[in-house]
Amino acid sequence: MDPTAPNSGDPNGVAAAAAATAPTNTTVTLPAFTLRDVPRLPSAAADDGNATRIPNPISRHPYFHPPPTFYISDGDVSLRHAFFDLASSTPAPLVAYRRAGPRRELAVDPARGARAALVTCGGLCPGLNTVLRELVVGLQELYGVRDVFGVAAGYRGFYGPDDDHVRLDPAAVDDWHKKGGTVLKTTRGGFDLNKIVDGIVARGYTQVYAIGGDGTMRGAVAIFEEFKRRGLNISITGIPKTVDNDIGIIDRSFGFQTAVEIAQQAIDAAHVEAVSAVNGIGLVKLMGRSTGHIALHATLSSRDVDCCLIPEVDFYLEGKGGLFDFLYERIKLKGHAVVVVAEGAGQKLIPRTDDQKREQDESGNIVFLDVGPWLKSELGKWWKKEHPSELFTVKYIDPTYMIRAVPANATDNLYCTLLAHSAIHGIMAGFTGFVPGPINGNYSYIPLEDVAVAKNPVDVNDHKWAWVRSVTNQPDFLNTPAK
Ligand SMILES: Nc1ncnc2c1ncn2[C@@H]1O[C@H](COP(=O)(O)OP(=O)(O)OP(=O)(O)O)[C@@H](O)[C@H]1O
Ligand SMILES: O=P(O)(O)OC[C@H]1O[C@](O)(CO)[C@@H](O)[C@@H]1O
Ligand SMILES: [Mg+2]
Repeated sequence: MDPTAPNSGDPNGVAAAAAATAPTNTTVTLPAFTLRDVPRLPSAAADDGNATRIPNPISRHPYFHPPPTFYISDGDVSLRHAFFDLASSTPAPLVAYRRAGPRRELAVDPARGARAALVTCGGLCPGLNTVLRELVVGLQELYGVRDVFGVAAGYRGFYGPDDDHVRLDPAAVDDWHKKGGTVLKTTRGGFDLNKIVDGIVARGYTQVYAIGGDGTMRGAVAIFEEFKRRGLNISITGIPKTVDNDIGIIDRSFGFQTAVEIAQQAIDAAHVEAVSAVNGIGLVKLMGRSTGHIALHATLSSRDVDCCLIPEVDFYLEGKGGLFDFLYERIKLKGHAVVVVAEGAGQKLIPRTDDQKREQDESGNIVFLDVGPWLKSELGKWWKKEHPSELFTVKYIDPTYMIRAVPANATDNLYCTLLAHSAIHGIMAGFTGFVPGPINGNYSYIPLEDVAVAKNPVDVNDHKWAWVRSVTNQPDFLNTPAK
């Protein structure tokens, strides 16, 4: 199914024309939508009448009696886009996803043979341990799955020694939500598809919960495809994690808000340092390999920032309209300035050797040069050259790992819990190859293959970036840089 195929719900733009001219309170029919459904486990998809159907054990809970609205019906969907231009004669195709949540009937028997494997991959992110905790507790206490295992050190743990597979229960994970990092440990690289799937089969896992970023999602797609190729009745879900908030389709990723909150402390410190110096600049580097969401949100929350540099916007240093002239003018105006730079910003400007151009981490991600010290040094050299008789100080703060190594804040903790439970409910419903995540606040099931390729760059044409520009009054860097 092609989610981007034009739909035929309103080919003549009738609804659009009606909306454009209609008085208020007129009913307008939206175009038809496409349901991007998620795959089913073979045992759940059998159409010979033998598909597994088990009453949800939550209905037998001794204390909690689910009201009728508790269960999600087969027809429940959520729309990807929450707002529409009714005046448009070419309305964008609408896409819907299945709503996440518990089903009245399960397609997996949690009490017989269910064996879950949890794994964390990629970089750290606040809330990883909360997701793990809630998966364990939800699997055992909501559904009665007895065999739950943590797989150590990322995907490579699947083909690691027995010690890499640790049995988990609610008592073992009780306080994990209070810890930063991942108790299971994480790694990059080591993605050997056959060895991983062989390891999953050899240990009898029937459900895999892979928590990670875009790379982890691409790995999960490959594992899902291999399960299908081998005809295995094993389900897999990818739980999206990225402190950079660079995963598309979902509203935001867990841990992001916590990271923005911690980043405030660095910006506050940079501001104090800058204000307390003569002609002081506070420079803060924040995470954000290919997207500037952390820098952008930290800038908007702080209001002390004079310039926010993100990977999505090219900038230049010297000449009219450049960064350094702007900072000089700002210092003349206020006596100080604060700059926030995302780690992926300005990479094209930093000179690098051929070896550096080729450098990759174990997962194949390009290794970036450190924009913070480079910017500090270039700024210092420029000031000395252009304004040798004026005092000047740059204080550089790099809180990189501090903002992602902390435990999740309350909002992210709640989010992690809902994500983990959504993942379990989906697996129990017989879904596989899916990602749970909030879309316009509604938890939904999205095909893994869609999430694996969906990026989430900062939209520099939207209101949020315009707001940054109006808060900082920084240059747009559209002039031709001086040679
Ligand atoms: N295209 C791919 N196919 C299969 N596996 C992949 C692919 N890309 C990455 N992986 C594997 O997924 C795991 C995690 O990837 P990566 O280190 O890029 O982190 P990530 O999940 O993107 O998280 P982060 O947001 O921290 O970068 C690694 O084991 C890596 O080998
Ligand atoms: O040093 P590590 O663990 O490879 O992670 C660094 C990367 O991980 C991220 O936090 C998430 O992708 C990036 O912002 C950063 O470039
Ligand atoms: Mg990644």
